[in-house]
Amino acid sequence: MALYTRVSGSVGVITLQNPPVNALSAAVRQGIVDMMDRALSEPEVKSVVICGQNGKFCGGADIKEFGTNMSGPALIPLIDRIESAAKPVVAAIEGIALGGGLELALGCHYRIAHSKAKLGLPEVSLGLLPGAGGTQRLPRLISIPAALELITTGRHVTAAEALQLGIVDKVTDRNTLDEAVKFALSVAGKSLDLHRISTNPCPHPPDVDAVFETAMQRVRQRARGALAPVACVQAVRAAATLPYAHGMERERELFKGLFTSGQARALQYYFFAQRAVGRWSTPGGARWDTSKPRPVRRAAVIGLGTMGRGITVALAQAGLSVVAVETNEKQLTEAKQGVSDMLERGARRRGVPPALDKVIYSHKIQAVADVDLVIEAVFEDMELKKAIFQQLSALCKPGTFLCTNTSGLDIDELAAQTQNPELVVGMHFFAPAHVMKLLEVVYGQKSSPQAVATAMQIGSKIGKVSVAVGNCRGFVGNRILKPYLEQAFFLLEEGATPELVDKVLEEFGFAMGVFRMSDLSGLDVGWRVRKAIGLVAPEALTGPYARVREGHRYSPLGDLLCEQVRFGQKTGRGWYQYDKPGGRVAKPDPWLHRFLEEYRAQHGLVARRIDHQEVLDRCLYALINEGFRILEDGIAAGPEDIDVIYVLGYGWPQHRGGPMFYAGMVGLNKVLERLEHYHQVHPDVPNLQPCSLLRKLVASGSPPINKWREVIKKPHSQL
Ligand SMILES: CC/C=C\CC(=O)SCCNC(=O)CCNC(=O)[C@H](O)C(C)(C)COP(=O)(O)OP(=O)(O)OC[C@H]1O[C@@H](n2cnc3c(N)ncnc32)[C@H](O)[C@@H]1OP(=O)(O)O
Repeated sequence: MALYTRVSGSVGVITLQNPPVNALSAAVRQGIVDMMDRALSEPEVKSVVICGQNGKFCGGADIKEFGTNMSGPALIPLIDRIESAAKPVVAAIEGIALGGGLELALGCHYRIAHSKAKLGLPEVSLGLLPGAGGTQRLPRLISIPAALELITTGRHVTAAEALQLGIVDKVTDRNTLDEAVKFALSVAGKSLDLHRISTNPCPHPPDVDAVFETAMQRVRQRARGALAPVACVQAVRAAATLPYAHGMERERELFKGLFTSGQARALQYYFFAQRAVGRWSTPGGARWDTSKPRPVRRAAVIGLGTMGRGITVALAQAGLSVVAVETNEKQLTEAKQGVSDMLERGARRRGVPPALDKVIYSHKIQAVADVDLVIEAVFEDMELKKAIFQQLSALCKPGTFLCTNTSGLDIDELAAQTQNPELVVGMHFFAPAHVMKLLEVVYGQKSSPQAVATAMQIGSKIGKVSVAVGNCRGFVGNRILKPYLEQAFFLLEEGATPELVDKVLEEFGFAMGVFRMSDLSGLDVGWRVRKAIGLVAPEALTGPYARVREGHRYSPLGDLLCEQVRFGQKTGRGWYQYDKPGGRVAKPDPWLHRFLEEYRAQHGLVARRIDHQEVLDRCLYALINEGFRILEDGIAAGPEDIDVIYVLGYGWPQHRGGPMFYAGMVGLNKVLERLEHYHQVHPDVPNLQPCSLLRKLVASGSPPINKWREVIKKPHSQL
């Protein structure tokens, strides 16, 4: 909807009304058309202002309308109508002008923004391009290189940067509407010729071809198979080379191709999934809307290794006071320097003073006595963690929440060490903890709704996307990772190389293949966990049991590499070789290829040719199958939780929505059929046995992903 009022006698004000972000729904578009007609037809009205209600100009097209039978007036002629109006039209931008919202503002003759407003064309992150003239008007207004950067990244800019770039004409700290009305009065009757952006030529840099070539190379490198960034470059190129009307045709053609693509569906699903995870619930009945968090003013971090330092920085940057505890004096000295450096670097980047005074360091655990919440981030060793939880329970003031950053140990076992297990939750950060957006909040059997709600709230306060998950080995992310890694190892045993497996996964869109990722994070991490749970054989076994654990197939390849101190990048050798310890560039290692050949010979394995499809099927379907088990076990409340965790924490390509969404796209029938096939070929790999939820979903007619929860909740199998 849009509201029309007349102010100061001669200014028609059109207010977009569609909470929460004034998205351009059919009703809003119709409202703009009607109210523009009215303003233009009233002789007393000399100029027009367009604004949005509740301090938000416009969040763009209504994403919920995509994929439906879109009705109502189209956006492009609506914006053209505004631009061609004979009376000046001023956009009064408060809060946000994003996507179609900014394109609407670009159709206006002038733009006034509040100093706190954010502007941008983020369509690329929804698998689209700015398809309402944005790719044609923005380069004409701010130059090709600047428009290319904004459109291909989807970055939001501040009002100050928008002014500098020339997107807005004025920035104000005062009431934006009042300022826009004043401005509208001052420009009434003046020529609009220079202010109709589409009629202006597109300024060319001298090296225009090189600019586009570089932009195309950059997006192809970054996009990892995503279509939208490439189409964005092509559309801006049309602005540079074609007259406006033809440029618009090209924009429309490229937009159409994207709009119906699977990638756009995946990215739009992912947009809503990121928001859905905030509406968490637990099998015990705790919910986001009924569980009240407790305020946390002071927090403590125990253990200042890499994770503890990152967590300290994340908390301090969000304005929380942090007591940072490290009992090892040398480590404490290094941590002080490390944390201060990170805080200073972050502050420089954000243009704010560093939050150095937010952190107090101590080598005594007693320093945590007065805090509201503790995050333990010591070494992944259950006995050590148990001892710390016993101490914390005795030391902390009543009601202090006790959290652990374990990446997979049993939360209930830790809670059992304390007098108040209801105060214990997991807060599983991902490295580097001050950068990575994901936080798994792990509730145990006894965690109170308030403890979960508080950890979730801290997560959003420090800028994380927090996902509430149940307690099991590895929680969601690392539990799903295990069968994926396992398949990759089995593929090596059967004839593949790390290079082949990584190439296939990187072509699929993963930021890094499984072996390069393993080299980066360190092979020793998993080795230590496997040793702790008794999977690593005491000495190199050669007999039939070398590749069997608890009756199932097991690959000791990772353990054997660790025995050779091949821990990955840190030792300069792992699945690949590096020029030095700490080196970053992975090179194929002839030693490893020989080692694999000898290993196969030793175990009577005959290498075979493995094609790309098999690599993809086995790695991804094993992972997806575990995802269905997680849903079945109630460890994740819905597929969105798994997808958000996997995209944000494990490099799953966003344009494929996440593993569960991908399963739906491929077709649940097909996933089931392939798993059945591979399980038949590898009966000693239980992870390949299709889980009963997958069978149940297929038996229920493979409903769309937004209906899965209904099937999960049904108590009786439909088989
Ligand atoms: C011809 C085609 C022309 C144009 C194409 C487009 O315009 S595509 C749309 C481009 N716009 C965007 O990509 C903006 C997307 N929204 C955001 O980035 C954020 O929501 C925003 C606006 C910065 C606000 O962030 P905030 O953190 O304050 O709130 P939150 O994200 O939780 O959103 C609140 C609820 O609003 C819903 N919502 C937001 N934007 C849209 C939208 N464009 N259409 C429909 N709904 C939108 C969002 O889903 C939240 O609702 P919820 O029920 O909680 O999921």
